[in-house]
Order: sequence, then structure tokens, then C-alpha cells
Amino acid sequence: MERSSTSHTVVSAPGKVLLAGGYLVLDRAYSGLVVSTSSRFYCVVLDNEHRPPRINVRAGQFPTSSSTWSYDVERQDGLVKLSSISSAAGRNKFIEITLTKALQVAFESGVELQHSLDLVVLADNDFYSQREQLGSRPRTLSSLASLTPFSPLPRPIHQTNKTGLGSSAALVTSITAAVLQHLKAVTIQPEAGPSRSIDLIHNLAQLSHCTAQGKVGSGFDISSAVYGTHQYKRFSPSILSSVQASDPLLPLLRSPDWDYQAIPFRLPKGLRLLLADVDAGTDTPSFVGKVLKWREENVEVSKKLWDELGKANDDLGEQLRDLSEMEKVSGYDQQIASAGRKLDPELTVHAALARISESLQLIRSYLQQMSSLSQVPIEPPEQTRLLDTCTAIPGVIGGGVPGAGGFDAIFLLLIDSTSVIEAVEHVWSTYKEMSVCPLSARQSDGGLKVESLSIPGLYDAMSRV
Ligand SMILES: Nc1ncnc2c1ncn2[C@@H]1O[C@H](COP(=O)(O)OP(=O)(O)O)[C@@H](O)[C@H]1O
Ligand SMILES: C[C@@](O)(CCOP(=O)(O)OP(=O)(O)O)CC(=O)O
Repeated sequence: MERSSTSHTVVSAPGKVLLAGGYLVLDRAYSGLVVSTSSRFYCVVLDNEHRPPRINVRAGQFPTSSSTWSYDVERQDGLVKLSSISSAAGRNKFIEITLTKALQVAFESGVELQHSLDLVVLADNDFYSQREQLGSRPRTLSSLASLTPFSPLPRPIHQTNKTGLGSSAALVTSITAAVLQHLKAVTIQPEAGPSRSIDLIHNLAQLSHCTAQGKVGSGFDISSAVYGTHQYKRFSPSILSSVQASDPLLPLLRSPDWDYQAIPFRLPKGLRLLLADVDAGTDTPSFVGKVLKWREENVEVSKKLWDELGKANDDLGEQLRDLSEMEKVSGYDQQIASAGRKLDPELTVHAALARISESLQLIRSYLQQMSSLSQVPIEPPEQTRLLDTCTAIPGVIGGGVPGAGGFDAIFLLLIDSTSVIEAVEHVWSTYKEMSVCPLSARQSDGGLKVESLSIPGLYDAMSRV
């Protein structure tokens, strides 16, 4: 990418894991628990003196020829239009729509684009399957740690397997935030607490993501990319259903009708979220349509199940908060450490862990019911066997299938100690029925972050051609 750079902005957004609330969170009556991950998606924006203004975007870890997009920027009747300069990469709706809307908001905020911008987007390795990159190395956390950061991937994005951390939501959020921050249309200061800038980025990223996807999902992936780990109640979909392409964006984005809730929570100290990408050789088709159809056709049974599961999900949130409260109590760290061997219900911290364990188990049993009633393999028997094997390991508090479920992934909540993690890795690496590969991500509380170019490996990855 040709450039003479005068200034740069780097913004990152985390990936997501929906621990509890799959399907239910599509309905505002229920909430979901979403944990953001330490694995992040980065967008770097650099000034480029080229005129008239053009935007060049490169997906830095993919083959350059199939992963570079350029656009001329024009304004027609107050609206921003990007014309795609044809490339071997084909269109990337997520990038094109996100840039168009972010520039529209910048213009409505009084910012004129004076020069060109070069964007490089880079995702932490966890966002894509690294099985091929690991080659003959064992599928362990230490092998993953030995990979180059932003490890080059051999095939174009659409031929690369994703791991479920929400690449498109993190891409859309990081580009939205980085472009607006670079053009000084917003000020991102997450440490300063609630802010109009962050809410504006959230609302805009939801709009761009829904437009690019051609559907309105619950939006938990965008909200965790912006706000980090939280309990999520969705926005009313009606806010986006009547938007016309010619409407100005700022009034919509600042409307009081955005009624989502993002209540911060975090995993208690000493617990770790461990994720695995499961390759069962089975395609997971979209389950949402089928589950919702079954729900509509079975109003009474589904209402009972949704209410019971909704309560179990909320109870889990409460119990995690209760355990976080106990962190200050003396003896907390010792009790957490001994929970890595065996739970003793006489001990307060262990009793709290046992309640979390029961809730996770109860949530799984409701999801198994949902699977058999709707005939959708949300927690299919293969995953039940894998999860039962894992949750029997001392120090593993519980687990489940994240989000929409299926055959692709599992999560475990465990005591964060080397011996517990090694025991899990041993079970995974010797598991016969399916191929299980850990992800290196752990939980992280934070959402959007302004970064510097000193993120390990980022500068090198940007400079690769
Ligand atoms: N690194 C990237 N650079 C550019 N576009 C990306 C990148 N990662 C993902 N995308 C876009 O996001 C799409 C994947 O979105 P989706 O199927 O919704 O998956 P996910 O569940 O990971 O969000 C890709 O087809 C591509 O358009
Ligand atoms: C069913 C859902 O409630 C949760 C889906 O969660 P996943 O984490 O499975 O999502 P994808 O990134 O789209 O694969 C749909 C929703 O909330 O939009």
C-alpha cells in the first residue's frame, strides 16, 4: 500500500462468547450473559496525501491480492457514496457499508475528508482456525502461543474457517470507531465511563452490521465489542426497521428510542474461561429460523421453557456477581486454589462455586430439551458427551455450547491453575470422537480501546506485503 503517513489511529474491539442466553436474547423480555475475549480485532488508520480522497483497506493477514479494497469517496445530495475500484478481492459488504456510514456520520458532524486514508485490519489468531498453521505441533495453548501474531493465512477470508468469536462484528466496530476517532468526530475514552461518543459508535455499528448482514440479530456481538463483558438486553428492532437509505444518520443514532441495556459484570477472580474450536466434520446450518418457528408453533411449551431457562440464565449472572463480591473476603484465594482439586460445600467460596456449577448444568439441560423439542442440534449428543467428560475433571466448574450452539465450539469455566488447564488439554488432545483445539483467548472485561502501534506483532503484520 503506497503511503506517506502523517498520523495514525489504532482502535481494537474484542471478540465475544455468549455464555448464556442463546435464542432468548433475541427477545427483549430476556437477557444474555456475554463475555468479551482477550483476543481482539484491530483497525489501523493512516493518513495518505493522495487526492481526491480515496479509502484503501487491507486485511493484513490474508493474501494481499484477494484482501484489498479501494473506494473513491463522493458526496451526492448530502449523502456519502463510495465507488468501489474493482479489485480481485470482490466486494466486502461489511467494509463498504461500515465505511460509507462512518463517513456519513463524520460529514454530518461537520468533518470534511481532506485526504485519503489507508486502513489495515488485523484480527488476533483466535478469530480463525489455526489448525493448519499448527501443522504437526500438538493442539495446545503453548503451541498456539508459539505462532506469529496475526499469523499469515493462506486462503481468502471466505475460504478460511472462523472460530465463532464474531469476526464481522469486531471488524465493523473497530472500523467504525477508528475512522470516527481518526477524523475527530468522536472521542473514545472508555475509562471515563458512559459517554455519548461510545453510545454513538455502538448505535452506528449496530446499524452497519445489520445492514451488511441483511437482518437484525440481537446485537450482543456488537454490544460486547463496544462495552466489553456485560448482561445484555437487546434494542427494539423497530428502531432499525424503518430506516431509509436517504435519511440523515445523526438524528437516528442519537434517538432516545435506543432501549438496549448493557449492565457490566465480570467473571470472578481465579476463574478462567477456556474455549475450544470443535471440528466434528458437520456443517452447522443456521438454527435461528428453525428454533423461532418451533417457538411460534408451540406457544405454551416454549413459553414455559423460555421462562425457566431465562431464570436459570439470570441466576447464573447473580451467582457470578455473588462470587465476585467474595473476592475481598480473607481466604478467597486459598479456597479458589483448593477448588482446583475438589469442592467442599462447607467452605463459602466452594459453596458459591457449586451453585455456579449447578446453574451451568441446569442451563445445559434446558438447552438439551430445546434441542429435542425443536429438532435443532443446539447441544447435540456429541457435544453432551464432550462436555460431560470435561466437566468431570476436578477444577472444571462447568461449561456449555456458546451462542446458537451446534457442533462448532464449547466453553468451559474452570479454576485458573496450570494443573487444571493441563488436565483439560490432555483430555482434549486425546479425545477420539471429535477433534478439539483450544483457543488462546481468556475472558476480558474491556470493550473498545484506543491502542498504540506497540501491540506485539502489529507493526510487522501491517508492513507485510
Ligand atoms: N479480517 C477480515 N477482514 C475483512 N473482512 C473480514 C475479516 N474477517 C471477517 N470479515 C468479514 O466478515 C464476514 C464474516 O462474517 P460472518 O459470516 O457474520 O462471521 P462471524 O460470525 O465471524 O461474524 C466475512 O465474509 C468478511 O466479509
Ligand atoms: C442465536 C443467537 O441468540 C445467538 C447466536 O450466537 P453465536 O455466538 O452462535 O453467533 P454467531 O457469531 O452469529 O455465530 C442469535 C442472536 O442473538 O443474534
